[in-house]
Amino acid sequence: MPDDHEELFIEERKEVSRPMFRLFSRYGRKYPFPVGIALVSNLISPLLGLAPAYLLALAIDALFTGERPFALPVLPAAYIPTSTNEKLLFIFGLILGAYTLNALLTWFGSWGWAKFAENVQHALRTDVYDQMQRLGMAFFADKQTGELMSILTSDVNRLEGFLNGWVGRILNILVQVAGVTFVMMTINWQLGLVALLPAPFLTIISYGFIQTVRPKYRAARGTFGDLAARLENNLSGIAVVKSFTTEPFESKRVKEASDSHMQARWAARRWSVRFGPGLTLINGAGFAVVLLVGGWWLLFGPPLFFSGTVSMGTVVMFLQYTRQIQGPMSQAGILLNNYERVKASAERVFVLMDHPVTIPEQDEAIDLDATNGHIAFSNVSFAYPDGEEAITNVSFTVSSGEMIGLVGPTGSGKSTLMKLLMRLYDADEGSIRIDRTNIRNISLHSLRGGIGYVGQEPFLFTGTIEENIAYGMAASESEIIDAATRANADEFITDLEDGYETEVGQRGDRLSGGQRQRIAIARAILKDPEIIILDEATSHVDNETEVLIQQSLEELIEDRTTFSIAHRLSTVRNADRIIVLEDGAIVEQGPHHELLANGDLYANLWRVQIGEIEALPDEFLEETTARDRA
Ligand SMILES: Nc1ncnc2c1ncn2[C@@H]1O[C@H](COP(=O)(O)OP(=O)(O)OP(=O)(O)O)[C@@H](O)[C@H]1O
Repeated sequence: MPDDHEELFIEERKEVSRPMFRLFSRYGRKYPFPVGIALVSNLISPLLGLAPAYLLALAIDALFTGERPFALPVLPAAYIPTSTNEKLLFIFGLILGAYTLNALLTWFGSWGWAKFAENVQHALRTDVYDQMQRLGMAFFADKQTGELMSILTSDVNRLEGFLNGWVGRILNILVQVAGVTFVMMTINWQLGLVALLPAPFLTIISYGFIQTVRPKYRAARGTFGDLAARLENNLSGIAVVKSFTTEPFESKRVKEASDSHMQARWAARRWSVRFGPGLTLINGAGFAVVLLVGGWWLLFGPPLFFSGTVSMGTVVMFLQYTRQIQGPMSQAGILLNNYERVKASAERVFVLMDHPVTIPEQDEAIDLDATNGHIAFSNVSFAYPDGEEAITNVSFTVSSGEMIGLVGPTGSGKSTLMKLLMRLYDADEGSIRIDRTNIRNISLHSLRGGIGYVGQEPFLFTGTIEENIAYGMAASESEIIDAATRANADEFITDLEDGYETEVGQRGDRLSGGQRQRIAIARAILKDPEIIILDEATSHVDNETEVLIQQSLEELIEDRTTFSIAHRLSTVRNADRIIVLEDGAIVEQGPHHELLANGDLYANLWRVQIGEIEALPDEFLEETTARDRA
């Protein structure tokens, strides 16, 4: 199981109180039947496990050596047979019965925990995922996809493992050790102490062992990562290696990485190879000491400071119990150690569950059935969490159906402005209104449903082209084809061998950037929103494809209020109005020809695009250089 995300939420985890209790109280009560069955089985089964050794002792003392009468606690004498052969058969029946019942209980116990754990795993995974989806973009901005994935996979799996194995095993061990201790202390506390002596050491040693080797194995995984990265890098760049004849240099680097990995693994391995024999030695010594003390006692009377009498059956029973608790006691150390990791997993899960939803939806939020696309920004300011102000006091209004070009140097806040409109972030000050309703009072579903977004890198989900166009919408085949046709995509789709059934992956395998973009446009056409945001929608395609995309975009934006973010000013030249941003504030706005005539920032940006670098004023070049440095 990967440990890479162990550092995730390390600070926030401290705020989570009693995660294991919460895990059980939240999910345990949802599945009372399997949990109840498992608990009852775990309590009874280890007690039944005590019976065979006890009955064996009875057989030895009452039947073989005749040291004591044939009697069993709780069982009335009337039930006990009288003849010796019947007594032997009786013991045989009881032992067989105990094992059979124990097997049944173990089955129920395993079933109960497995059923509970599988259900909780499923519920946890879907709950955590649903919660993640509700979190604002700020949450995702500083996290790696892999880290979040690891919570949904590693942490959830670890909790499943805990519920499935840990609780049952710990209960089993506790009851078994308590039962063995009770029986031995009642029958002969002195020999009992001898038999129990190694038990705590087994737990301590196994606990210490895991504590010692775990960081060593983690380090070994780290060095393996380095080695794998080096190998992957060298094989991908093999052409460069050959052309620079750096084979000896690379061989040396691979050897060094492999050597570090070997050393790191050996540091862990040498502990592992000692652990098993160490435990065997303690177990064996414990067993031998019980035999020595018990045997001496039987043959020559109580040794050393011991007193009283002991029967042969008792010695055999204690030897049996010594063996019986050795395994569980050494397991206990490992289980206790695992608890810390499981708790960390539960904490990470609850950090996520407790994470405040930063884009809250008001209880009385209204649904915007169909907007007419009138938008007003009033004195809007915004800073990213831990960032400088990205938008400063921005105000403008857009009429229904208007096409607005958003331009400005890189980092001037164009995308941020649109994220605020979609409520991916909430403005810190000021208000944004659609059809005179503050977007904070509009349900997120209808707000975002009314906006179509076509970005720079169209994201296609794993599935067919058809599914990607109809993404999340119930659309008929003819509606999908119609949208694709209007997006200039139908032709290339039908040319594909599987047509609309063609499978595309996350990276849109087999489709060019321009084709993927047209699928994204078809998706937006099908969604039929009143407001469209185009975020550099043609930035990654060649000029020829751009013409095709422009045509499909015109189809998309017709009669809709549109924002088009553009670096290539030619794409917004025909906009009704161009808003020019600089450092998060509006510095100019108006149609293309007016802004050109103004001779300010837009005019300079335009000169850059048409290649009139000499005509640019010095201040503009200085500012551009300063921005580039920043
Ligand atoms: N998630 C974020 N967290 C913190 N700061 C951010 C984040 N996204 C953007 N910024 C910062 O906010 C400012 C505005 O960025 P924005 O992406 O809106 O600019 P832009 O005009 O769209 O730029 P570009 O043309 O390069 O896409 C920049 O200074 C940027 O570094």
